[in-house]
Amino acid sequence: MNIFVINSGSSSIKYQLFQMPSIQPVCTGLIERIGSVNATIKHKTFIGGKEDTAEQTLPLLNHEAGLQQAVDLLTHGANKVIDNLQSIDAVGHRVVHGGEKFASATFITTEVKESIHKLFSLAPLHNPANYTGIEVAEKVFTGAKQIAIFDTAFHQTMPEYAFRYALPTSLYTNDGIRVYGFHGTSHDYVTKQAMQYLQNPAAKLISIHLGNGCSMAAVVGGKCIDTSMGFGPLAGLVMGTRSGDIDPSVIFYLINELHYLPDTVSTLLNKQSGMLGLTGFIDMRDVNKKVENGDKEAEIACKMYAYRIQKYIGAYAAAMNGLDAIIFTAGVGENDSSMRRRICSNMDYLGISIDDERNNVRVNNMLEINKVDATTKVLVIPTNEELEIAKQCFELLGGS
Ligand SMILES: Nc1ncnc2c1ncn2[C@@H]1O[C@H](COP(=O)(O)OP(=O)(O)O)[C@@H](O)[C@H]1O
Ligand SMILES: CC(=O)OP(=O)(O)O
Ligand SMILES: [Mg+2]
Repeated sequence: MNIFVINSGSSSIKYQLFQMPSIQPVCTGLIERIGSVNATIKHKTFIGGKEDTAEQTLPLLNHEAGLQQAVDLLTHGANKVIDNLQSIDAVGHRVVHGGEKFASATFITTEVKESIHKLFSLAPLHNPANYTGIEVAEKVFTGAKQIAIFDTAFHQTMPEYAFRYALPTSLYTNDGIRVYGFHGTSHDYVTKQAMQYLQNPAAKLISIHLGNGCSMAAVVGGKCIDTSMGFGPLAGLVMGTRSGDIDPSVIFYLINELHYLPDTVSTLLNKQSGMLGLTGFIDMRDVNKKVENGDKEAEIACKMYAYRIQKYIGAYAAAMNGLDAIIFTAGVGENDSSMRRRICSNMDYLGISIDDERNNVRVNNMLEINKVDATTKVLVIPTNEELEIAKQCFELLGGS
C-alpha cells in the first residue's frame, strides 16, 4: 500500500513515501524557506538499497508551489519513484490543531476540513499550511484516501486538572478554552521507542521536542499526562520565533500602554520573539556561532532556552512522582550537543548526568548519553513524524 505523508510546517514541508507495511521510505523530501526566491528542495530516494539525492534552489512563493514541486519529483526526472499519481493509495497529513474533536487518525471529509479551518487563528503558523496541503493533495492524488493525523490527538489522555485553565468554567464548556498540546505525533513516536529500548512499558518519561517549535510532554506508560504547549502552540518553551510562557499582563500592557493592535501582538509573540527576538537568528546553528564569538545576548538567550526546559523537567518529575528517562528529539534536540549539555547541567538531584564523550557522538539513531551510573537515562531519539503518520494511516485502512 503506497502511503504519501505530508508534514507542512510554517516555512517548510517534509514528505515521505512508504510502501507499507515496509517502514523503509521509498523517498523522503525536505523543502525549506518556502515564501522566498531561494527555497531549497532536497529529494532523497532509496531504491534497491541505493540512496540518491537531488537538490535544487528555486523560488517557491507558497506551500502550494512547494507541494507541486514535490509531486513533480515523485513522477518525473531521474529520481522519480512512481509512474503515476493514481498509484498512491492514501495521503497522510500532519494537522497541528484538531481541537478536542479528534483523538485518532481521521478520514478527511468536508466537515473535518471545516474544523481544521475554524482553528486557523489558534495555530496561525500551521493550520493554514496544513489545510493547503489537503487541498492540493485532493486535487492531485484523486484516487487516494486523505487522512489527517492531529498533533493534538496524543495529548487527549491528559487528566482534566492538567488540561483546564483556572478560568470561568463556561469558557471551557462553551468555548473549548483548555490546554490541547502539540507535537503529539513526535512525542508518541519517541516515547514508544524509549519504552521499547528500556523494556519498560510503564516508564515515566519526559519527551523534549526541540525544533523550530519546542514542547515537552510528561508520559507515563505511553499516555501523556501533561505538556508544555497550551490552547495554541505558543505556550511553554522558548522557541525559534515564539516567546513561550509569558505573563498575560505583558499583552495588556502592549495593547493599553504601547498601543499595539491584537494582530500585532500575535505577530510579535508568534513570529518575532523566541531566539529571533533575543538574538536576531532563528536557527540554533547561527545562535551557536554567535555564542562562540563571545556574543553576550546569544549567551543569555541560550541560558534562557535551557533554563526554561530545566524548570519543566523539574515540574514533570514532580507530576509523575518519578523519572526513568528524558528524551531529546527534533532538530536542536537531536543535533545540538552543547544545548543538551546546558540543559543537563546541575540536574544531578533528579539523577540526570550526561557523559560528555557520548553526548558528542553523532549518529542517526538512538543514543544513550547519560553517565553509566546515572539513575535517569538521557536518550537522544531521532523523531520520525512521517513514519508514525504512515503507520497510523495504515492501521486506519485495516493494515497490520
Ligand atoms: N546541527 C545543529 N545544531 C543546532 N541546531 C540545529 C542543528 N541542525 C538543526 N538544528 C535546528 O533545528 C531546527 C529545525 O528543527 P526541525 O525539527 O526540523 O524543526 P521544524 O520541524 O519545526 O521545522 C533549526 O531551526 C535549527 O535551529
Ligand atoms: C506545533 C509546532 O510548533 O510545530 P513545528 O515545530 O513543526 O513548527
Ligand atoms: Mg517539526
